[in-house]
Order: sequence, then C-alpha cells, then structure tokens
Amino acid sequence: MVVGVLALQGSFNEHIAALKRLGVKGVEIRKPDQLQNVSSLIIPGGESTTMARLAEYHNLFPALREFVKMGKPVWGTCAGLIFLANKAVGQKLGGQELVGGLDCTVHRNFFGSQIQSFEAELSVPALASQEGGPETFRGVFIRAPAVLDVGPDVDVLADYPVPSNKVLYSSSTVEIQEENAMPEKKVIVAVRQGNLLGTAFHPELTADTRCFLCRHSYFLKMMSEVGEGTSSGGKGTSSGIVVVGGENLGFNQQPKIDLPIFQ
Ligand SMILES: NC(=O)CC[C@H](N)C(=O)O
Repeated sequence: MVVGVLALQGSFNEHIAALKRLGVKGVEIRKPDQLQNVSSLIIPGGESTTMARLAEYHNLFPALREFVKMGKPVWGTCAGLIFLANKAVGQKLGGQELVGGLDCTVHRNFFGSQIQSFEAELSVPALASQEGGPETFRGVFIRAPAVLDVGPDVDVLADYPVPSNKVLYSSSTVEIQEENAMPEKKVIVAVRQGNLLGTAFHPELTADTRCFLCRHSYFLKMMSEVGEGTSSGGKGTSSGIVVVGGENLGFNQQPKIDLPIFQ
C-alpha cells in the first residue's frame, strides 16, 4: 500500500513518518505525474496560501481536482482541509485557489493566529463505544481552521465546544466575512464526504498512539472502502471516526500518555 503525501510545504515528513509506523509507505508528491503512482493522497497542514502558490507553480491543481473527482481517498489535515473545501473564508487578499470537492465552508484561521494554537481533548463518544479506550482523543490545533457549514452529503465526525472567549478572529482588514463566522457553541473540526476526509487538527503530530493509529487507520480503511476511485463522493457508509473495525489497534490496552507538543 502506497500513500501519496503532497510535499510542497508543511508537515509532510511527519505524515510519512506516521505512515511508516503503520507499515505503510508514504511517497512525496510534488508534480502532477507523480499522482498517477498513488491511489490515495494526504494533503498535510502548513500554510494554505503558500501551499496553493506552490501548487499553482507546479501546475498541480488540475491533477489534484481530477484525483478527487476520480473518487480516490484524499485526507486533508488543517491547511489540507482548507485545500479540499469548496469554499474558504478569511483568506488573504486576492484569495487562493482551492482543490475543492468537500461540500463545506472553512474559516482559514478560525481559532486565531499561531500563538493561539492549542491542544484539546475532542469528544467522540462513538469512538469509545465501538473501539474501546477513552472517550476523547487529543486534537492538536495549530493556527487551525474550522468548518463553518457543511452540505447534506457531509458527515460530521467531530466537533469542538468553543468557549466564546476562545473564538478569536483576526481584526485584519484582509480577513473577510468575519460577520458570517459568529461564535458557535460547537465548531466542526472533522468531516467526511465519501472519499474525502478533512481534519482541522494534526493527527500526525499526536504522540497518543491510540488516536494516531485510529485516525490514520480510518483513512487507510477508507482506501479499501471507496476503492481506488469508484466513489460517487457522497456520504460514507459509516459515520463518525468509528470504522476501524477488524484491526487490532490496541484500544483496550492502557492508552499511552500523550505528549502534547505545546507544554
Ligand atoms: N496548521 C495549519 O495547517 C494551519 C493552516 C492555516 N490556518 C492556513 O491558512 O493555511
């Protein structure tokens, strides 16, 4: 099994290392032709505007859109989630090109700037009920986006209750449409639509092996679920991050102590 990892910028090495720990080969994708050698793709976190410029420079957008349209599994984390969204708000002046396909609107810096990065235990009760282990998993949010709204074909996998004093928006004049991003009690931080998975946080940076494996395996399992391009892009057959069936991922073992990167 070979997974492509878009390697223009951002945390692609971390994703490749995470895949390696699962015994899966991750290959760096920098050129359109290289997409032909992989049947699934991870678009990592980083800085989406920069990543978009590099993707444009390498003429990657048409090939990425084609990849998505063919129903091949694509997982966008953080900046990658922004890439996959049909619409992004809070973009830099002039906007940025998106791959699209995921029927949702993403706020690019919903949780604020770099120094407002944080970690949080995300509640996914269905995960514990079906897979065992603690009810929460740790989300690492780095200058993180959030999903503001989703279309009917999108499954919400995880949301996060945001205290109103934590809902931070840039006051910069180039950060647009803030009036549409009213503070919510809960914001969506993980979604799936058929072959597309999006997480606002960085699973590849989490030291909690249980969560790490879970989320990565979720994606890897999507590969067998949707095949190599047969999905219509509609709702997945499963809802929630709860479909890591049949694999012994050690959920009933004592969970490892997590190692937050921000302490
Ligand atoms: N950690 C991340 O990927 C941050 C994404 C960032 N908010 C952006 O616009 O690109």
